[in-house]
This record gives sequence, C-alpha cells and structure tokens, in this order.
Amino acid sequence: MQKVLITGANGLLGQNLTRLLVEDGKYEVIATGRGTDRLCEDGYTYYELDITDNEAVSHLIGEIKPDFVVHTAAMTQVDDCEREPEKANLINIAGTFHIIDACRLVDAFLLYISTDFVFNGETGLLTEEENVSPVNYYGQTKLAAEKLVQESKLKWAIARTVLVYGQVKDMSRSNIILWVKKNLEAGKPIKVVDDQWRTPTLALDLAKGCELILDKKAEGIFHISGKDYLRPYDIAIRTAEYFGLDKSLISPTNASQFVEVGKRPLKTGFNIRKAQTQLGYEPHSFEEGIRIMQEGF
Ligand SMILES: NC(=O)C1=CN([C@@H]2O[C@H](COP(=O)(O)OP(=O)(O)OC[C@H]3O[C@@H](n4cnc5c(N)ncnc54)[C@H](OP(=O)(O)O)[C@@H]3O)[C@@H](O)[C@H]2O)C=CC1
Ligand SMILES: Cc1cn([C@H]2C[C@H](O)[C@@H](COP(=O)(O)OP(=O)(O)O[C@H]3O[C@@H](C)C(=O)[C@@H](O)[C@H]3O)O2)c(=O)[nH]c1=O
Repeated sequence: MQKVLITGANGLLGQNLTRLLVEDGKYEVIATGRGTDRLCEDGYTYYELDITDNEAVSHLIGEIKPDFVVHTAAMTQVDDCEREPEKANLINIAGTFHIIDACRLVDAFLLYISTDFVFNGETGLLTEEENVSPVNYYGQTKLAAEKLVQESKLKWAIARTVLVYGQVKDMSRSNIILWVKKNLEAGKPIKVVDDQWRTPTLALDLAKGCELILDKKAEGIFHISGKDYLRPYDIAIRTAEYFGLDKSLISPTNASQFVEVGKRPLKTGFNIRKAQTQLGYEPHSFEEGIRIMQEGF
C-alpha cells in the first residue's frame, strides 16, 4: 500500500482527512501533529511532529519514506499572524520549506493546503487562474509557501479552500457555525458581516477533495470549496434557522464598522469547475453540510 503522511493531523482538516483515508483503506496513513494525538482512533500511526523543527521533519520523513505528504499544518488564526509575523513566517513559510526539503529526500508527492486569502477580494467566484494579491499577513505567508511548493521541482498539488467548517475532537480553533450556535444558544446578540462573500467548505468535503487529488496524483492548483455563495450574515441566519435559534439576535455589520486586526478580503468564494471536471469533486450543499456536522464527529 502507498503511504500518506499528514501534517497538522490534530486540526480540523487533519482529523477529517486521517479518518477518511483510514476508512477508505486505500493508503497506509501516518498522522503527524503538534503534541499528542487528539483523534485517538485505530488504523493509523501517529507521530508527534513540529514542522518548525527541520531536523525532526527530515528525520521522520526520511524514516517513513511516504509516497505522499499532505501538508495541512499552519498558523490559521489570521489576526495572530498579523500580530506575530515572525511566528507566522516560521510556521507557514519555514515549516513548508522543511516539508519540501524532506519530500525531496524521498521523492514524495506534496499536496499543500492553501487559502482564498491569497486573493485581494475584489472579485468573487475565483478560478485557479486569477491573479493573487493578499491583503493580510496570513495570506502573504500562505502565498509565499505556495511559491516555494511551485518552485520545488517535486510533483505537487495545491488545494486552496475557503472558510472551512466542521467539528473534530478538541479543536484548535472554532468556526463560524459553532460560533453562531454557541452565542445564540446563550442568548447573546451577534453582529455578522454582510459585505463579505464566501463559499464555505465542509471539512469532510475538503478531505474528500484531498483524497481525490492523491488518487489521481493530480498536479497543479485546485480550488476545493463548498458550492453555495454566501455572506457570513446569510451563513448565520441559515445556521439559526437550521437549529431553530433566535434569528433576531443576529444583526448585520460591515467592513467599515467591523474592523479586525488582519484585513479580510471582501469577495472570495471559488469557481470549483476544474475540481469537478478533473477530479470528480462534488461538495455537499451548505444545508447538507450543517446536517453532517450536526450528526457529530
Ligand atoms: N479553517 C479555514 O477556514 C481554512 C483553512 N485553510 C488552510 O487549511 C489548512 C488546515 O487548516 P484547518 O485544519 O482548518 O486549521 P486548524 O487550525 O484546525 O489546523 C491546523 C493544525 O496545524 C497545527 N500546527 C500549527 N503549527 C504547527 C507546527 N509548528 N507543527 C505542527 N503542526 C502545527 C495546529 O496544531 P494545534 O492543534 O496544536 O494548534 C493544528 O492542528 C491550513 O493550511 C489552513 O491554512 C485554508 C482556508 C480556510
Ligand atoms: C468573530 C466574528 C466573525 N465574523 C465573520 C467574519 C468572517 O467572515 C467569519 C469567520 O471569522 P473567522 O475570524 O473565524 O474567520 P476568518 O479568519 O475570516 O476565516 C479565514 O480563516 C482562514 C484560516 C482562511 O484561510 C480563510 O479561508 C478564512 O476562512 O465570521 C463576523 O461577522 N462577526 C464576528 O464578530
């Protein structure tokens, strides 16, 4: 069986991907993450791996000799990246460089997970050909890492994704659905932006997109997201409706009033035609996504 090594396996995508690949049984799965295993299931091997430790990365990848590496690990809190650019550089850029170097040692195929935040948000429903121009530091680090991957001379793919939602064990960061649900359940009013546009992505769909890339050894950039083009305000309303929560607690705001440390691009969201035609990728609708998430992990 071919071996797939996953970085960031404790994360939202990492846990979904680890479980999906184990369930589908086509690959031997090696999950790696910061600290101890948080998924704690059977069927894969777990190793602690901090991607900022170059020696540890080359040692482990050199020992395991994976056929594929799926590099999901990243500093994903956008405002923290703005506040701590050196840490963001270390994890998102240097970390990716370490992974690339180690992949070279064993000639592994590298699948790098990137973001809609490489775009400036002037136009939405973006194709893979659109010009990149990030508006925040997180986006800059992810773009710098994309360039390293593209120049690596490895066999590579980049899966860019958008506003991922889902639920895993002991989550590193929340996501919009859980945030809305938690506040409305507590009877707390929330202000949600109505001038951003996104194609929110169920973590399980993203994991499936990654698996399809591995199965086909598909090279190049792929936009892997949900298919519903929504504003965070719409997402909040639909979440309230789905869970029967009080919608009147949600009020609209916009970029001029809701100022964040890291600027967010206004219109992103993806055109996923390439992934649909070349990979056979077919995401769930947003409502199906909430239902799947609600069924638990
Ligand atoms: N979530 C989203 O909305 C989007 C995510 N992406 C990209 O998708 C990928 C997966 O993100 P997602 O799963 O959602 O995010 P998570 O934050 O849930 O997962 C990221 C994982 O990376 C781990 N990590 C951070 N630093 C290191 C390190 N030095 N060494 C090893 N692991 C580390 C984190 O560890 P720990 O658990 O210890 O914090 C965490 O488990 C990322 O590359 C992200 O940039 C792209 C677009 C949207
Ligand atoms: C906290 C908060 C968020 N929001 C909105 C803004 C935003 O669109 C959405 C989610 O907010 P967050 O800060 O969690 O997400 P944000 O950092 O904007 O999300 C990003 O994460 C990184 C990792 C990515 O790569 C991107 O694709 C993107 O999804 O909720 C509000 O409208 N009001 C609020 O009070």
